[in-house]
Amino acid sequence: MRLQAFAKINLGLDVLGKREDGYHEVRMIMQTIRMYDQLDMKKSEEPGIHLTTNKNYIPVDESNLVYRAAKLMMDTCGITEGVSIHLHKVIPVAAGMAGGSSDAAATLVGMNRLFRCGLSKNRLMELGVQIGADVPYCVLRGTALAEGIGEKLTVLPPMPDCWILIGKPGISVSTKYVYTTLDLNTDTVHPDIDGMRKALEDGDLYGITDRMGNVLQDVTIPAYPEVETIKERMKAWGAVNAMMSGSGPTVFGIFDNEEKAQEACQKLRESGLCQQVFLTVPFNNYGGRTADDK
Ligand SMILES: C[C@@](CO)(OP(=O)(O)O)[C@H](O)COP(=O)(O)OP(=O)(O)OC[C@H]1O[C@@H](n2ccc(N)nc2=O)[C@H](O)[C@@H]1O
Ligand SMILES: Nc1ncnc2c1ncn2[C@@H]1O[C@H](COP(=O)(O)OP(=O)(O)O)[C@@H](O)[C@H]1O
Repeated sequence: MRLQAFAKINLGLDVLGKREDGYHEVRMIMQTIRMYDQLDMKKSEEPGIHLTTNKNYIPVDESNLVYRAAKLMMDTCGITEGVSIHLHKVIPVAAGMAGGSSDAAATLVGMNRLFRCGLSKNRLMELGVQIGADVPYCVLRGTALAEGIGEKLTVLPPMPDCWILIGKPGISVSTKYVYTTLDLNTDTVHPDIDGMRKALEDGDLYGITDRMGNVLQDVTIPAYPEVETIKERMKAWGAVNAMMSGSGPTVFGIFDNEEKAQEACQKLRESGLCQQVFLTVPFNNYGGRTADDK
């Protein structure tokens, strides 16, 4: 069984406050993009979880979110047979693109199908939050408002057609570090999440791009000024707007014209500012349903 685990960007990311358990209350507009890791999954003769990947720096033990998701499904559904999973990574790692969370979400969906567990999508999303705050959204996919710690989801109308330039500088950022360093104060500029939601409902691309904002930039950009440089370059090369995704350091630029996006992609590659550069488009759900829905 082959599964695609798509990356996400945060079109808007607001943090409202800190909870007693250390997690933060967020309001985010999430968007899946057509960039994905691939998982090949099959039952194995030997019991247990057998994980391999194409990248030697990705762990294959219980610290891999794929392993944890497979184990959670085995425990929840009483699966006693073994499973072999090969993870082909494409999504940049520790990049703010939910690569690991999406791999975990795909594993939940895949295990459910392979072992005929019969769990609903909502149940998989409930299980997913035990692995990470973004996992339920990665099961849902498409355009969504994420609240709570990211697990309370509202499906939104699909993002209007556009091109998305992705640039990941050669640094990795820990999500935990960014949240724990965040200092919410009177200078914090909170993005207009409700206005962005309205713009999505109106199918108004510029209404969306005008409202792009991410409070986590306040931590990541001072630590890694190259993030700001990449944003400025993308805008100078024709992006309608550009911003950091999640906790960073990946920057995405939104383009309303394919030719301009291709040219900017070329220039970004030549600039040497980024280790990884991709040009992609939104992956949209329609009425909250995707090809994977039961
Ligand atoms: C910032 C975001 C934006 O979409 O994405 P990434 O940059 O990771 O892609 C998410 O909120 C990341 O979600 P996720 O990466 O699933 O978080 P988890 O693994 O559950 O948590 C990692 C750490 O981040 C902090 N954390 C996470 C989510 C949240 N709402 N509040 C937090 O304070 C906690 O310190 C936690 O220990
Ligand atoms: N399947 C996975 N893919 C990538 N990283 C993983 C995976 N499972 C666990 N990790 C670990 O999680 C950390 C963050 O991974 P990732 O999900 O790529 O971050 P982000 O959510 O910021 O994009 C990495 O340092 C990596 O070692």
